[in-house]
Parts: sequence; C-alpha cells; structure tokens
Amino acid sequence: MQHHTQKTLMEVRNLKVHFTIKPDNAWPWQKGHALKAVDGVDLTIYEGETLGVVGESGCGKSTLARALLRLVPITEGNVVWLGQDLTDLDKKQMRDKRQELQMIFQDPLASLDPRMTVGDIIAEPLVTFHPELSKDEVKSAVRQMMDRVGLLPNVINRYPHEFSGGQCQRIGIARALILKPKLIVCDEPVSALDVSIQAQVVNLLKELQTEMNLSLVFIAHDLSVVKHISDRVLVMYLGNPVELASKRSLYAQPQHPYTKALMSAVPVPDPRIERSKSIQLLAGDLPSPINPPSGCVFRTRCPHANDTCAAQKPVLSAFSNEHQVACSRLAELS
Ligand SMILES: Nc1ncnc2c1ncn2[C@@H]1O[C@H](COP(=O)(O)OP(=O)(O)OP(=O)(O)O)[C@@H](O)[C@H]1O
Repeated sequence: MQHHTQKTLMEVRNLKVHFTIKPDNAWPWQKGHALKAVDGVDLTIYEGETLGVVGESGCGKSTLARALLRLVPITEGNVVWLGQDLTDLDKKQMRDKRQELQMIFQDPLASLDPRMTVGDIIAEPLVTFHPELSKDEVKSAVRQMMDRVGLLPNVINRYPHEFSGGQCQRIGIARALILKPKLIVCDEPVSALDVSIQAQVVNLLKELQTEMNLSLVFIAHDLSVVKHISDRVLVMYLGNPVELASKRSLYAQPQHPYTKALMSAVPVPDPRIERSKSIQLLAGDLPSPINPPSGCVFRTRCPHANDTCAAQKPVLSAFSNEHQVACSRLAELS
C-alpha cells in the first residue's frame, strides 16, 4: 500500500475523550456518567496524505479533530506527533506546536474575528510566531497567501462580514497556511457552504496540499464529500472507528454494515430512492453516547447483529492490507 513508504506524522493510540455531564444538564439517571464522545481511536497519519473522517452528526468527529490538536482534554490514550507525545506537553509547548498543526473550522464567519481586517486575520499567526519579521515582510507573505487561495489584493482591508461563506473559508485557509504547517485538521470545512461552492473549496485544499506537501484530516458527514479529496477514509460511529481503508477499497467494497448504509445515503439523482434506501438500511435512532450499547456500539441498528455482537466489542482488524474493519461477523458476511 502506498503509504507504507511515507513518513509517519501522527500516531493516535487508543484515544478517548469522555465529557463529564454537569449535574444541571443531566437527567437523574445520567448523573455521574461520562459522555463517551471518542472511545478508543487508533490511527496513523502519513506525510502528504488526506485522511477523510466520516460519520453522522454526534459520532464524535469534531471531538476527535479537536483532540488531535489538544483543543479538548484527552481522557485516555496518546497523540504522538513526529515522535513526541502531545499529551505530555504544557500549554506553552503545545502553543508552539500550533506552527505545525492547524485547524480549519466549519463555520467560516464565526471562526474569524469580526473586528479584524482580512489582512490582519491572515497575518496574526505569522506575527505571533515571528515577531522578528518587518511589516513589509509580513505584508508580502499575506499578499502571497491571499493570491494563493484566490482572494484579490484589494480586499486586504475589508472585514469578514463583507464576504460570502466561500470567501470566508478562503480567509480561514490562508490563515491556517501562513505558517506552512505540516498538518491541517479541517472540521467540516464545506458543510456550511452552498453546494456550488463546496467543490471549489475542496479543490483549493487539494491543490494546496499537493503544492505544500500538506497532510489533511478532512471531516465530513457524508461519504460523497470526502471521496474526491481523500487517500484513506475512516468511518466513525458513536465515538468508535468502524472501518478504515484506502479510498479505492472503501468505495469499491465497503465491508461494515454501517458504511454500507452510509453509502446508500450518498445523494442520488432521485431523492425518493435515497430516502427509502437509507431508512431501510439504518433503522432506529442513534443511541446516546452516555449509555452506548454493550459490545459493538452499532449492533442496535445492525441487520446482522447476534449475541456475539452484544458480548464483544470489535476492534479494527485487517480485511486486506489496505482495509480494516471492526465487525465480529465480518468473516460470515463478506
Ligand atoms: N464540550 C462538550 N461537553 C459535553 N459533551 C460534548 C462536548 N462536545 C461534544 N459533546 C458531545 O460529544 C458527542 C460528539 O460530538 P461531536 O461534536 O464530536 O460530534 P460530531 O460527529 O462532530 O457531530 P456534528 O457533525 O454534529 O458536529 C455529542 O454527543 C456531543 O453532544
């Protein structure tokens, strides 16, 4: 598989993020329980690759994204960045790492400071980490980056509210790239944008990735959005990884019943077909991460679940050398 020859940037080991529920926000039976937003993720991120992360709302994608940059407290496990465990670092050391690890957010306007001009927003990380640079040097770096992401030079003194969602996301991308990071975690960067704009932003990220040898973690709630940009895709369900594979293998032969259901929900020209198919395949509601099902967390919605699934929690295991699946019944079903 292609990535075996690539350098490892990040190694995520048994990562768990559990939130404590504040007594005021909880029903009596929930008190003292943890909300298991991410419950045991193992993952390697290679240099220059794009890893898509997909799952429905609430499955823990955003929490996983934030945990990779330690923007949420990590309950258990490790995030090793270029051989160094980020969970060992103090605040100052972690802040310094932000030069190499950046994030792009879902709501482009909300993530930009409304009182700052575009030029200042993009310059800020550079000014913070490189106080030695002259004003002219900063300005020229900002102009270059603006050009690179498709913003015209004459907008440099404007404010975020004057821009469309797509342009705001370009500003966010320029800001994330100005320090030439190695990894960018993109948390649903196009979900809030018009469908007609989504492809432009995805294509821009892909171009920049190739040009700068960036690695991207690209989060989305449906498989069609990550298909174009990803080298590998991780499918999450209720805080757990259910399938991790090369793009080719995942889309050609999805193995996990949840992934198969997601595939069927990928928009098709006739909306009536899409709806009836996804309902048929994914019956029932998403269980609560406060009280997840025992064993396999997907079993309550899985058409193939049996007693083993209730008793044993499956872990990602090799289906082929480029494809891992967490399903106890894989051998019988595939
Ligand atoms: N700070 C927090 N405190 C308590 N619970 C949280 C917190 N952040 C997230 N959660 C909960 O963790 C679970 C996972 O949330 P997360 O936002 O990671 O999911 P997601 O897959 O990104 O969903 P979405 O697509 O809606 O953003 C949810 O049940 C959510 O309510």
